[in-house]
Amino acid sequence: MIKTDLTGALSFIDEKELPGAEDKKALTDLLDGKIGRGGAGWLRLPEDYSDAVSAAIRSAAYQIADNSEVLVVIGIGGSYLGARAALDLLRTPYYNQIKKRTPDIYFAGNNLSGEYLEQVIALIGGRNFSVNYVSKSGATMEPSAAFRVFKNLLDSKYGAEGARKRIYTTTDGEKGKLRQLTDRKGYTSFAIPDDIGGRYSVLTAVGLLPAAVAGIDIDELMSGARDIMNKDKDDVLQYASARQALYRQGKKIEILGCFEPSFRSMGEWWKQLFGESEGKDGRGIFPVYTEFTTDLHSLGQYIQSGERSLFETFVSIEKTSAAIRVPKDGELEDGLETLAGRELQELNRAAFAATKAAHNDGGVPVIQLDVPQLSPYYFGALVQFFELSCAVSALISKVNPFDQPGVEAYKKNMYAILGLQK
Ligand SMILES: O=P(O)(O)OC[C@H]1O[C@H](O)[C@H](O)[C@@H](O)[C@@H]1O
Repeated sequence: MIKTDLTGALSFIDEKELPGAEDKKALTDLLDGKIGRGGAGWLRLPEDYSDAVSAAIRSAAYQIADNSEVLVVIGIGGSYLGARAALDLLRTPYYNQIKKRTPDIYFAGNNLSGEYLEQVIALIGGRNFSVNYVSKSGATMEPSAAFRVFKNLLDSKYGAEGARKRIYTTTDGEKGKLRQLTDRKGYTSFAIPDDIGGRYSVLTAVGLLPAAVAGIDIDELMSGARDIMNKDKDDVLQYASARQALYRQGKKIEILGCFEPSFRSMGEWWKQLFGESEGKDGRGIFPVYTEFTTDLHSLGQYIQSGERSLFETFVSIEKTSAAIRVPKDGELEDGLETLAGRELQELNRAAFAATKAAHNDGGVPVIQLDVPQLSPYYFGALVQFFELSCAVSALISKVNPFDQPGVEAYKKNMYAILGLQK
C-alpha cells in the first residue's frame, strides 16, 4: 500500500508526538462520523461503489465513445482537477494497454480566458464531440460561461435534440441551477451527493466518468480507495500528524514534489484539497506543488537556501514502465558516455536520492510517501489516502475540513464589477 517514511523529518520533530492522542482522536472521530460536519460523505464512496454504479458510468462512457471523437469536460476546482489528474497520471503508461482508441478529452471552463476556449474549439475542429458539464452548484461563472459556448456549438452542429443527447451533466442530485436545467432538458446526468464537497468528489462520477471515457478501469481504481478504508491507517495518520507537528515548528509551507511529470495534475488536485481544507482563521500550511527534476532548475536555490519555513513531501513512484536507456555516442563530449546503457529511470532515482539528501542537509524536513506504481488501483488509493490525511490534518489544526467560506469574497467583488446579482 502507500507508506509514509518520516526518517527525513524526525530530526525536526519529536517522534513521541507522532501521532499524538489528539491526532488519533481526530481520525477515529472522523471515521466514526462524529465530526463529519456535513461534508464527510466521501468516506462512504468506496463502500457504496457497486456494480450498478460502475455499470451506469461505463454505459455513459460507451455511449460517448460510440458517437464522439472528442469529449469536453467542463468544470473548475474539485469539479475537474481530479479527472485531469487521473488522465494525466494514467493515460501515458496505462494508455498503451488500452486496445481500443478512446476519445480525446479536453478540459474547459477552468478559467475565463477566451484565448484558451478558442484553442479548445480549434482542437476539436470538425470532429464529433460531446460535453460533460460538471458543477455541483451549477452557479460557477467559469464553467457556466464555457457551457454556454459549447452548448451553442452543439445546437448549431446537431440541432436541439442532437445536442441534448450529447450533453452529460454531473451535479447536485436535488438542487441548484444545473440540476434544474438537467431535469428540464432531460440530459443524461449523474448526482454528486449533498454531503460531498467538490474537492472530495473525485471518486464520484465527477472523476469516474471522464476516467471511464479515457479507458481507465474504474473498478480497479475504486478497489484501491476501498483498500485504504479497509486496511490500517497508520500511514495516513503519520502523514497528517507529521504535517501538523512541523507546522507547529514554524514550517508553514509544504512543497509536494514528484519526479514523474505525469503527476503534475495530481499535484494541482492535492493543492486545492489541502489549501481549501486548511487555509482558514489566519492559519494553515500553504501547499505548493513542484515537478522534479524540472523545478530544481527554478526553485532549487530557494528550497536549498531560502527561508527555512518549509518542508517537503516527496511522492516516490517505486516502479515505472519506462525502459529507455542512455544511448552510446562517442562523438558527444557531454560527459555522459560512461552512463551509456543505463536506464533513464536509474538517473531519475539518483536525482531523487541526491535531492532529498541535499534539502534535508539544508534544513528542510522531508516526508516521503512511497507509492508502488502508477496504476488505476494506486490512483484510487492515493486519492483516498490524501482525502483522509487532509481531513485529519485540518481537524488536528481545529478547522472545518469541508467548507470554503473564503472563496466567496472575490466572487462578490467580481459580480459587482460585472453588474451581476450573486
Ligand atoms: O462544482 P462547482 O459548484 O462548480 O464548484 C467548483 C469549485 O468552485 C468553488 O468556488 C470552490 O472553490 C471549489 O471547492 C469548487 O470545487
